[in-house]
Amino acid sequence: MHNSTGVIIPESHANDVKNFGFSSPIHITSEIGKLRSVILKRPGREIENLTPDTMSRLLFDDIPYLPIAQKEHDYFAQTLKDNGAEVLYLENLAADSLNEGEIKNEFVERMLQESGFKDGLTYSALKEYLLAMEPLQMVNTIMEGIRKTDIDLNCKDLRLLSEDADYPFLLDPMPNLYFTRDPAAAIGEGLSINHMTYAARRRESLFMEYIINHNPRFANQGVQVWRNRNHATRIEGGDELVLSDHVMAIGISQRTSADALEDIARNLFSNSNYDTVVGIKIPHNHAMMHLDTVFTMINYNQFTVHPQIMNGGKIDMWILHPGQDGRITSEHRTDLLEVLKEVLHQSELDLIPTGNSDPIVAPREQWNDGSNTLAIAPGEVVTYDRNYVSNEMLREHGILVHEVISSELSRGRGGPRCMSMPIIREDLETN
Ligand SMILES: NC(=O)NCCC[C@H](N)C(=O)O
Repeated sequence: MHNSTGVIIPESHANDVKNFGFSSPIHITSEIGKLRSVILKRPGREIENLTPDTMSRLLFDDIPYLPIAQKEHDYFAQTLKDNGAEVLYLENLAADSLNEGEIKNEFVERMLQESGFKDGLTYSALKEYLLAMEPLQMVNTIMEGIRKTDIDLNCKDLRLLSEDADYPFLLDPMPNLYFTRDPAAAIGEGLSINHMTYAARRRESLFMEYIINHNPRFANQGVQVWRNRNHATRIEGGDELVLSDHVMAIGISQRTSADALEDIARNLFSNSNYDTVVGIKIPHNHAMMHLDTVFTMINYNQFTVHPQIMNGGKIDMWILHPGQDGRITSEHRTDLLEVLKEVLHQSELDLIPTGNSDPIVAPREQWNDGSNTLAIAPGEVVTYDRNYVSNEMLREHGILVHEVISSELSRGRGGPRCMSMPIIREDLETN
């Protein structure tokens, strides 16, 4: 067997996986336990395939300068490694899942179908083009996007003749892949593989489905899928916060619907340790598209909060618990502080406002993901350096802050939490 770099791994060692002492390759019982293993995606040529015409549909507000974005991302990865986390790359994990011909073939067929091709000349040409590649090159090519000029096209294909002749891509690039948080989310010893809201991101979670089912590190290891991607209702990982080993917070947002929230709560209540889901409604707009853009947990009793969601101290929230006969009970509440104290059994809570609640600084720093902190241990976070007012606030509240460089990465509207998918964290002492 080969890994993505072509190195031969003896078959007997293929399952000799590094779970950091846990029985499952996925182990996430909090937002803040010491980070041991995390999945990232280094921004690649998919970023350079953004144009002014496509960037808004592809959910970008500007086009990052790739060499600098890569330098910043490497700095982020190094910060995580220097602090004891193993960094795995999505593209390598996906490539290592597609070594078998049959699986690779099935993956390509599904990816092409989800990209709008089924049968026909273009479908066949794309399939042949991709299957001739080694898995890693194939994965990178799909992520970067395929132009009409990349393959020999028979222009008699009716499908292409009826399309916009000037549009350069057959397969759109996936520039949001570096936000690994969203297509899937680890919860306990399982994960949700998400049906995402916008077409621009919907294919992303197919990589995770193949990784969980076919990468030797995860396949046949008993990883639970709490909710798969075959749904009409939508959920994204930026809205899924694991507050403890039995409490989740889930945003009801531009990207996550109340239906999907109820659906995953039902599965968690029936099949896992989770008995509480707090649904938190946030404004539905691009700047605050997920709960983690306005609210993150950074210590046992400390959170970052964007002041604009506080709405005079009132937020619509619903506390869900398992009810009788598989039903769910739901209680409407509006006091965030009280709800968090109650579900986390804390007597005091510290909500740290982004930008020190200043009416100019707070929205500016939130826009650049000043609320989107990644906890790497209780009271220890990674943040963007550009949000210096919020960072200072965190330090004043006793948090250890590791700043990472951020001029280009932030143009995608996501910060350190969005750019990471933790798969193993140590348990908390009080869990
Ligand atoms: N968890 C997050 O908030 N992720 C950031 C995603 C940004 C991306 N451009 C998007 O709009 O989906």
